[in-house]
Amino acid sequence: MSLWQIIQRLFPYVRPYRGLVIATLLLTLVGSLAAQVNPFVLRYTVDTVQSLLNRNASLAAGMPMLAVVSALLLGKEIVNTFIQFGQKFFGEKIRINVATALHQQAVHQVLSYQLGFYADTGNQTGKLQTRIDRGVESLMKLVQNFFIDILPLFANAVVALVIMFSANVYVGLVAVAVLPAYFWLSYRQADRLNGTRRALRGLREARSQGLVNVIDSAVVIKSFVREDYEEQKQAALQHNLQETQLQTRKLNFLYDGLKTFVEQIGVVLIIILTAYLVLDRQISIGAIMFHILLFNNVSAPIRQLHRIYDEMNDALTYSEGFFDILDAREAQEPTGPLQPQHLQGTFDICNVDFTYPSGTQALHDVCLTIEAGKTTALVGLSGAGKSTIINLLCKFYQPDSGRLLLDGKPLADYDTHALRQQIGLVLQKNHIFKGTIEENIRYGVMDATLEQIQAAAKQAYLHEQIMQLPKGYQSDAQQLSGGQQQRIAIARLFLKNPPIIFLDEPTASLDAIATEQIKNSLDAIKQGRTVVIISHSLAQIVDADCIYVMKQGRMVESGTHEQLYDLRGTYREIFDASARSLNIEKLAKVLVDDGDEVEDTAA
Ligand SMILES: Nc1ncnc2c1ncn2[C@@H]1O[C@H](COP(=O)(O)OP(=O)(O)OP(=O)(O)O)[C@@H](O)[C@H]1O
Repeated sequence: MSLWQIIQRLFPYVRPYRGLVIATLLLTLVGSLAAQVNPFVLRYTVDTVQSLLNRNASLAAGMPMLAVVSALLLGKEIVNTFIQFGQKFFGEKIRINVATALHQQAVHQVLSYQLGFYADTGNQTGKLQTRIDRGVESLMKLVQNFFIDILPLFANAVVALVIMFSANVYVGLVAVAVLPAYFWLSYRQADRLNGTRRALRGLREARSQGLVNVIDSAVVIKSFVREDYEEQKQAALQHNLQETQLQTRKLNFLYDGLKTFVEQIGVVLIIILTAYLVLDRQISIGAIMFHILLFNNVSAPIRQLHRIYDEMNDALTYSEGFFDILDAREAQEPTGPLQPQHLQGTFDICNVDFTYPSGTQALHDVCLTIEAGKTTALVGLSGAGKSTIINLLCKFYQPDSGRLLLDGKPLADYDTHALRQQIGLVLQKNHIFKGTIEENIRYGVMDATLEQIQAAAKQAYLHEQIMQLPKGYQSDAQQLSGGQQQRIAIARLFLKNPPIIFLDEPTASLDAIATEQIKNSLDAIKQGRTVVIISHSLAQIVDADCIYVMKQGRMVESGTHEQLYDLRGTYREIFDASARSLNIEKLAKVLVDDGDEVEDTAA
């Protein structure tokens, strides 16, 4: 991405603040004129003092001159204070507002993308966040540099040069003659340091990330007694950082020294030339200081040039990744025109093939029908493709080929958001947002009353436990146990109350009592709704109206529990293995013995 392209991309974000931009430009102009006051005042002072001395005037004769000079310098400083404040404040205001707009635009875009976008290697959580943060940060450095550094400094330099030339062409030429060497040194400095700031930042991040990992993994580290190993890893990171830091400092000191040397040569040349011109009676003695101060204004921005150049390079590097996020139009979630009002909830899936963006083909020629108002169970070993079917039904992904119909109409034709309003999804591991229990349940219906939230929590058998917490519904939801968090997700489902429900291992992290309670609760909510349930627990699936059995991405059997059991195929294999893993025989014997004992006692 070129600088011009970046400016074009930033333009729409800066446009709303054009008033501020104009004000900043005006202040910059006034500021660059004010910056030249000192040379004029100094020349006037030296020349006046000189003429007073020549005339042998008394000290009192110099007083009016001192009053004028003091008033001028004081007045200039007062004006300068306001100008600098305005320039910095307006510049920052533009920067902060543009940064907010860019960030918000990135969030908006990212939220509108399909799940496949997040799975892309370049977009995984941490990387995406870094790309957005770095992109905005480097673009803002560019805006900040422009309004706070580049513009004022270069305006000063140009005005100072113009004044030098108009005062004396030869002195102006000497000032300009030194500049190429100065520019060249700055360019070399920036070139040799190119990317080191970036490398330094990367190393600093790696170091802090390493520390975060150590803290997060403290239990594992200690249990495996790997403290020394972790310490060495940190030491290696620290060593790399140290080396790069020292190298950077060394280069900076070297080039800064060389630039100061060249600058001083410029000053010396100007002193020699102006002294000669004074002796030749071409200019006044005050012009020596006048030109030296002006030359200082010319060289000041070049001193900053390597930093500006480096930051500009950063913007060129990072803005590309950032604008790629804003431009990933192909990742936008597809939607259709159909606004579902009263969904029956019959899904017809015909000859569906599906491949994840990573290249894994998860479904091969899958066909199944999910009947409205009934419970359909999906069974299969891990990785068989059960969750993938739910992903397709929620329109999180689109199939490669085949037909997906809902109530006889292509799923693709439905408005994606409106469709999802009608679907309740409970996963094996549900996300709990940072916030209170009340806020987390309210996610189901944002304007629900506390009474409705409590009713949902009661249905999810969570209310009693919440009430025992010191802060009740205001407790931090992320502090809850896995099983309690699962029930928050189920409470959200009760609150949302959708006609279609997808349950992907809904009781996986619950204890036996909670599993039974939730099963009863889910049995109640299932009535009259279309339910698809995935579960490795037999209890959850045996009473499903229809069970589909999947194996390695293919649908291999379907029917009721009894039909599939008698078929002696994959379902039977899974069923028998589950029964063995539960040690059903022994459990059954215990239950029978227990039953006998009860009967004996009763007898
Ligand atoms: N987001 C993803 N990106 C790439 N491949 C995926 C993704 N999710 C699942 N897969 C792959 O697709 C295949 C089917 O996975 P799926 O999650 O549908 O299986 P499952 O039957 O639900 O398994 P489990 O019972 O373990 O949840 C697996 O090979 C899996 O590795």
